[in-house]
Amino acid sequence: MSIKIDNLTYIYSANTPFEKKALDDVTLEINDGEFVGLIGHTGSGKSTLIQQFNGLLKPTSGDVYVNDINIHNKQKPLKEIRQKVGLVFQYPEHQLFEMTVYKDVAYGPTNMGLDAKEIDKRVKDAISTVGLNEEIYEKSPFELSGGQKRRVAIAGVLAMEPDVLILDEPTAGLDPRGRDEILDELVKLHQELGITVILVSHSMEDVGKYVERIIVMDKGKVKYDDTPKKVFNHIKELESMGLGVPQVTYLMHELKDKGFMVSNEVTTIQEAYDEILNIVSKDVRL
Ligand SMILES: Nc1ncnc2c1ncn2[C@@H]1O[C@H](COP(=O)(O)OP(=O)(O)OP(=O)(O)O)[C@@H](O)[C@H]1O
Repeated sequence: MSIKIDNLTYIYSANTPFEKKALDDVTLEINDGEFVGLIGHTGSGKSTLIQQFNGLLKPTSGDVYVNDINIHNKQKPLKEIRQKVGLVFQYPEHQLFEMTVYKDVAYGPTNMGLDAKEIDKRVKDAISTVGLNEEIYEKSPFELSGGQKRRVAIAGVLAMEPDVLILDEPTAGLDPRGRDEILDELVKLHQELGITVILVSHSMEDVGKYVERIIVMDKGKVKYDDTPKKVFNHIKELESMGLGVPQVTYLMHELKDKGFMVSNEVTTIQEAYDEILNIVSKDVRL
């Protein structure tokens, strides 16, 4: 499923003294099956943009196409688009409200009018996809750990079988282990189910490790849209936007400045670590 945003501007409280342009003539396309990071300093427009992807907000001007259908032209009900483009808000566990985990995950598919057998299958599949098991079905969401709650909330969106999954800061407030576990689950989801994943974050460190493409937002505009490696080359500009680059990228640049042979083939953070190990092992003798 592809999403296209065409010359989109969004103004909050338009024509009032409080009006605020949150998106300024944004054009971009998310292709089917991509794993994309959406990065930007606080207030850069990320949350506003992702709410355009599934029609939760209507553009002040410009268009949104999902699979080439203009979603505001009423050819397709927005409800259907929202099931296909699943949005996991920041701290989604705040929206858990049923008595049991099973009922919470079943909420979305039940609202879709599916039969009981299909709902049961989807709930069980979704819970297992996020790395939890049947022991959790009858637990109250309120007795779970932070990481478990987050997984249950993601399962609730997955049970609607979206083609695109958008997550707004999915690791916020989790400890490093919880953070890595959630990100690893997302990579699995993307690889095994072929779901398009859009990961919203402040952290280049988190996102750079996992995604194939990074879109950097700044003051309501798309500043960069490229592979992590190419985006990380703009160290100074990213710093001036209040964003850093992964530590390993600084190290690579310093090694290059000091005359070490650094391969131009390095594209991922893992490759950068391997390259540094390679350089160090050649140059340091005990
Ligand atoms: N409901 C609203 N009413 C008025 N202005 C808003 C509203 N929501 C957001 N804004 C403003 O729009 C701009 C973009 O906000 P947005 O929440 O999209 O940014 P963000 O990059 O997601 O920030 P964060 O990382 O803090 O979530 C900001 O200047 C913000 O103050």
